[in-house]
Amino acid sequence: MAVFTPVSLEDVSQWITQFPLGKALELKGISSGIENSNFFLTTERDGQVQQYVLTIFENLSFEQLPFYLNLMRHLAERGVLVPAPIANDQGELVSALHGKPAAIVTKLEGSSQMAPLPVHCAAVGAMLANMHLAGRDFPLRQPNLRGLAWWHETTPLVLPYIPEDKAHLLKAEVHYQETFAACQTYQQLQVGPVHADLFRNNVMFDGERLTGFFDFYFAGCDTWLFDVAVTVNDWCIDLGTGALDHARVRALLDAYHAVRPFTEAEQHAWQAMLRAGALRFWLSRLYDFYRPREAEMLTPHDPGHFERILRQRIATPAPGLF
Ligand SMILES: Nc1ncnc2c1ncn2[C@@H]1O[C@H](COP(=O)(O)OP(=O)(O)OP(=O)(O)O)[C@@H](O)[C@H]1O
Ligand SMILES: N[C@@H](CCO)C(=O)O
Repeated sequence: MAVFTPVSLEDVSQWITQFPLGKALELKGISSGIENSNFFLTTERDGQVQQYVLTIFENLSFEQLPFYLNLMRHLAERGVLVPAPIANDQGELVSALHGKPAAIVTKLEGSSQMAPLPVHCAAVGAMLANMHLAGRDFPLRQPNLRGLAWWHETTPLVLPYIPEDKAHLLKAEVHYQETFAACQTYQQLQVGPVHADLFRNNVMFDGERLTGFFDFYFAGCDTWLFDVAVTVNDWCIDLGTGALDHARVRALLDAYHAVRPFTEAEQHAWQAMLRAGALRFWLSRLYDFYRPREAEMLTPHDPGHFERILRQRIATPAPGLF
């Protein structure tokens, strides 16, 4: 159950008067999710019933949230299918509820596609490219807070907990990625706002129609290729082994390339970036597993899954970008 901050319909009825949404009819806690308290909120205005998602942020601060919420608004205004945040009568997208930052966003139709076919991967690839292009003129800057600097400072915190062979792989890979990030090819990669966590459970589908990307709370400015790598490492693999399914990889990459053509530098950086995408989640899962923060992690994700993916990416070259 992922409602850490209980909220009643009565609380919300009062709070919602600052938004142009009419009155609150129903509030239902959402059980999935491990970071925040989420609710489906039904409202009625001028006889129109609408559904929204109310999120109370358990870890992010009032200062951090404008980047994510303004990015979602920016993308939504440019036709990218993402939840649109609703501003209150002061024009603010974040507002305190029970002393914590909270926001209301539009509800996406559909449900997660947890067994994707090439057709779903193609839709994700095309929308991801559209999202990168639409983010080019987003004025706010925030680095990917789970990027290289975080890997560097987090690695020593997990090393004492893991056996020698894993520790060796982790240290070697962080070193490899630091060298890679300093190389000329890396410096030529296109950078902009990226989702950085576009897993199967953060995309909605209605049949084969993609209805939206959500959960932007790991977004930041990083290379577009990192976003592609993170996405391929989840959407295009056999979950048991971590091996890439070439039909799904091809579908995702070709659809992306058709909207925003990959560059030569990206082609050269691709194999290393797939490793970076695997390292990022291996490390965050190790960190959450061995150093759980209170009331945050219900069931920690399995770090071994991304260790397998990393070993796969090192051992077996992936299909090229184009
Ligand atoms: N805008 C939205 N439209 C429709 N459903 C949503 C929306 N936002 C969240 N949800 C639903 O709420 C669930 C939990 O949301 P989310 O994944 O963002 O949780 P979280 O705790 O913030 O993050 P995490 O994925 O890291 O556990 C989603 O699986 C989805 O079913
Ligand atoms: N997608 C992350 C969870 C945080 O959103 C993971 O699978 O480790």
